[in-house]
Amino acid sequence: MTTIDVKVLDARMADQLPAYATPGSAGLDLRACLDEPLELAPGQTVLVPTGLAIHIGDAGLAAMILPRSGLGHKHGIVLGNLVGLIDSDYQGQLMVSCWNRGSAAFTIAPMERIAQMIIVPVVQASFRRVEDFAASERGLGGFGSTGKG
Ligand SMILES: O=c1ccn([C@H]2C[C@H](O)[C@@H](COP(=O)(O)OP(=O)(O)OP(=O)(O)O)O2)c(=O)[nH]1
Ligand SMILES: [Mg+2]
Repeated sequence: MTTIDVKVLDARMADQLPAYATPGSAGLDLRACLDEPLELAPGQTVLVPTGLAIHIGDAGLAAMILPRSGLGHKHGIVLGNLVGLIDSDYQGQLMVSCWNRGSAAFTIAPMERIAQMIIVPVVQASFRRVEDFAASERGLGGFGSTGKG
C-alpha cells in the first residue's frame, strides 16, 4: 500500500483520516467540513472544504475526486468540475465543487460524505515533434468513424 502525507486542517477530521471502507474499496470518502447545513438550490454550485490537505509528492501518482453514486443518482449532487484532479505537488486543502444538477434543493449536512477520492497512477510524457506519424489502422478516423452500435 502507498503512504501519502495528510494534514488535518479541521479538528473534526482528526479521527477521520481517509480510509478504505472495505478491503476492496477504490474510493476514499471525503466529508463536507461545514459549520452548518448548506442548502444547494437546483443549479447551484458551491466549493466545499474537506478539512484535509494531502501531498502526494510523487509525479507518478495523482488523486481524482469523483461523485458518490448515491448522491449523484438519487439527489443530483455531482461535481461542478465533473472530475477533480489533484496534482502530486498540491499541498492546499482538498476542495469539492458540489453542483446540484437536480431539480430539487439538497441540504448538505456538516461532516456528510459528499464525494470520494481515488489515487491513480500517472505517466508524465515528453513530446517529440514529428512531421508524419507511423501509419496506424485508425489513422485520422474518430468521432464515430467505426460506426454506431
Ligand atoms: O476538485 C478539485 C480540483 C482541484 N483541486 C486542487 C488540487 C489541484 O492540484 C489544484 C489545481 O487543480 P486544476 O489544475 O484542476 O485547476 P486549475 O484551474 O488548472 O488551477 P491551477 O492553475 O492552480 O492549476 O486544485 C481541488 O482541491 N479539488
Ligand atoms: Mg491546473
